[in-house]
Amino acid sequence: MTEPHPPRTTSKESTAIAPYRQSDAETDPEGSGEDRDQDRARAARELGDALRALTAAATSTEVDAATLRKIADQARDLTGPLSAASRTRHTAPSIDDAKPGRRMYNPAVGPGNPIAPPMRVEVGDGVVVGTCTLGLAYEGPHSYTHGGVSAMLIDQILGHAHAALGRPGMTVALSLRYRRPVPLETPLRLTAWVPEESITDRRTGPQATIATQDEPDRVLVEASGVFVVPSAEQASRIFGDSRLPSWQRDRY
Ligand SMILES: CCCCCCCC(=O)SCCNC(=O)CCNC(=O)[C@H](O)C(C)(C)COP(=O)(O)OP(=O)(O)OC[C@H]1O[C@@H](n2cnc3c(N)ncnc32)[C@H](O)[C@@H]1OP(=O)(O)O
Repeated sequence: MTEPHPPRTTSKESTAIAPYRQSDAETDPEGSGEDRDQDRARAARELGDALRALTAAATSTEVDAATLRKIADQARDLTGPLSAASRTRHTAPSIDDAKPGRRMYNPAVGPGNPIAPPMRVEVGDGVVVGTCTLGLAYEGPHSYTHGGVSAMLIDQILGHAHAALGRPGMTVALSLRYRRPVPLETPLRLTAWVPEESITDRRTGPQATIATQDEPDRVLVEASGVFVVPSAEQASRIFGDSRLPSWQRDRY
């Protein structure tokens, strides 16, 4: 693996994949402008926050069995009203449909998804930075992050680095080296970039690191990926013509 530090600058002009501006909605899935579904999006985020807090409490609690069972009963009662109107895997969330690029329920960055930390992503000039703090729900070794959770966050940040150069793509290869354990309850900083020489018409080879925000140069995890923009035929085969919102169909 090459030196795990991002370049200071990256020339996007000479890349083969056409430059495109990653919308605010992609880096801030809640979005900020006028939106016919703004209130529902805010409510989805409130529910995500509440369920994250519940999950954090449920994975750190030491209360007795009777209390656990009482809470389990109450939690089961919450499912019915939510299931009154649901989507399947073949339909995009209506909240996402209302704002191009929004992924409210993405498991890494979606504020409406209780299993998402959620990681906050900012796209800079040649470097993409993700920030989050992981609680006990993400524990692998005691007091440290599960390796699969690190891989998920890495996959996401690599995907943003790829998308910042052109069209969103899919991961076809992912390689990680876990150099040091990633601490829980500690602000983290993920950094991703795309080396110029790894860029072709459809493919990039982005790299990323995880560090703490206090020690951004002390690499805990380093990774590289290969991202491919599916051809129109591949996108149609994978997603089907009617399953994607129009903004997403148009970009593959
Ligand atoms: C902003 C949003 C961020 C989101 C980040 C999250 C990203 C994800 O998690 S995506 C989900 C996980 N990934 C997947 O499910 C993808 C599954 N794979 C597939 O469906 C297919 O591999 C697919 C359609 C992407 C590509 O089709 P496939 O037939 O494999 O590739 P093909 O079209 O022949 O080749 C495409 C290019 O990729 C290259 N390639 C394919 N596999 C690899 C690999 N393992 N390593 C290196 N290069 C590869 C090929 O060499 C080719 O390069 P080039 O065009 O330069 O010759």
